[in-house]
Amino acid sequence: MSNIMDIKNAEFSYNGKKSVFKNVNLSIEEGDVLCILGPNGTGKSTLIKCMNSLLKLKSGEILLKNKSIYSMKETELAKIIGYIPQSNSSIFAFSVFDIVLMGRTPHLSLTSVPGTKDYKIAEEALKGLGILHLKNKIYTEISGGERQLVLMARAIAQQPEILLLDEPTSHLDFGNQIRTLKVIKELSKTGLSVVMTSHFPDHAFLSCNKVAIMNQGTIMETGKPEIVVTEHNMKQAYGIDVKILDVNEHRRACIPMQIQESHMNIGCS
Ligand SMILES: Nc1ncnc2c1ncn2[C@@H]1O[C@H](COP(=O)(O)OP(=O)(O)OP(=O)(O)O)[C@@H](O)[C@H]1O
Repeated sequence: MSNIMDIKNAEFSYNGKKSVFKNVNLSIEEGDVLCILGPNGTGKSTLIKCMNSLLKLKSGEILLKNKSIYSMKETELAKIIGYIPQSNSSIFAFSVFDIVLMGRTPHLSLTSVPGTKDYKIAEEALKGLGILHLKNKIYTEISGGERQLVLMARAIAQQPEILLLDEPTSHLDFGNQIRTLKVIKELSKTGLSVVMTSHFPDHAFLSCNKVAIMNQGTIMETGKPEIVVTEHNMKQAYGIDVKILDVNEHRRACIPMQIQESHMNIGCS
């Protein structure tokens, strides 16, 4: 397997302030699904934005197919990297189909318009996520969860080699969360690499082959979900007690333990 992305000794700070993270080292191979876990504000979204060259590292490097991302043009990056940010609001009242078709832009020349092949790919992406029925709706008139699925369809239609997903399931209902994780896993079997952030350690068991826990300004641990998502590490990262259970031979789960009454001191005397 070859590495699609290598992050070496990465350090980042906003406007020269205290570093958000440093000493970050990660390698993403073809077909990897890497889940970045970690408490609020530890820099998961910032790291994803650095991987996409939206933010520039203070030091260290990010290589995309052995080439520094800073030496690559935006159009070149757009052919390889797909990105879905955390916020999915939009002021543009395009149809859902047009939004998904926009995913094809990096593959079109400046003068060309989408053709039959592009239309087919966009339709297949909507179908794959079970949202073909939204095709003619106006993007600004659909729900937050539906928008998240539409942006996922757009990223799939883009046919990138690596997909960066910042909390891809945050607005989705229980069923759509699991279906989206399944789509991610299926896509990885075609060779697509995925980096996603999540607030649910269980998502790592459901769809990922690698996990990185970000905590206190660096990567606390990285490796296979079975090795990294442990009761000890979850307590370290999130400060809560969880149980790791083998539901059956294919399914390991991470569930929080019951909330102790003594933890529920919310000021009611
Ligand atoms: N534009 C910005 N300017 C200055 N500081 C920022 C900016 N964006 C984020 N930060 C700070 O950088 C740190 C990391 O933020 P980031 O959004 O990357 O964390 P996160 O792990 O993705 O958090 P969450 O899980 O809550 O989404 C936080 O302390 C945050 O306040």
